[in-house]
Amino acid sequence: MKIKLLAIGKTDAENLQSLIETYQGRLKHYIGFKLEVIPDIKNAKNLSEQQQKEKEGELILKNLAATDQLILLDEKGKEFRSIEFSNYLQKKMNSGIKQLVFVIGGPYGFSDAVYKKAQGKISLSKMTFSHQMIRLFIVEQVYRAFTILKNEPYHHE
Ligand SMILES: C[S@@+](CC[C@H](N)C(=O)[O-])C[C@H]1O[C@@H](n2cnc3c(N)ncnc32)[C@H](O)[C@@H]1O
Repeated sequence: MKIKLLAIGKTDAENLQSLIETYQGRLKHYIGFKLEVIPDIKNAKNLSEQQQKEKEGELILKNLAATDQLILLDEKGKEFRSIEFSNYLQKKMNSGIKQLVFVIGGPYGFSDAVYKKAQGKISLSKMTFSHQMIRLFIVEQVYRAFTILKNEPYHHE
């Protein structure tokens, strides 16, 4: 199984970007992982929140292959402890999925079409974070999950 992290809009936060790259580099030892960034919507200022969500949603759905499993990162999703998340990833790998796609929404979240298409929703906390921070948090949690699965001394309960 491969994992793709799909995000909207490039990050201008260099510190975050550098940390994201650190974990991406570490993840290479465990799984095929890529971060794909959908460019910001042009003229977003002239669009309503709803229109922007819909446009972003179209781009997200266009980016998916028929066999991808789509999981949204969403404050209202299911919360896991890190060990539970590592078991969740192991089950996904066992089930023969070709690619698991985690998606991070734009400033207003996801359109209804994206919610309809998704096979699951995961929350990293009940609090709302910026889409840029969530990139770092999910990459670190995926890395943590693999160190748990390999019994490596990174995670401590
Ligand atoms: C600024 S938030 C959007 C918040 C918006 N209120 C919503 O309804 O989704 C941008 C994106 O970051 C991600 N995000 C923010 N906080 C999160 C959390 N606690 N757990 C998982 N994803 C989160 C989600 O993908 C969200 O669409």
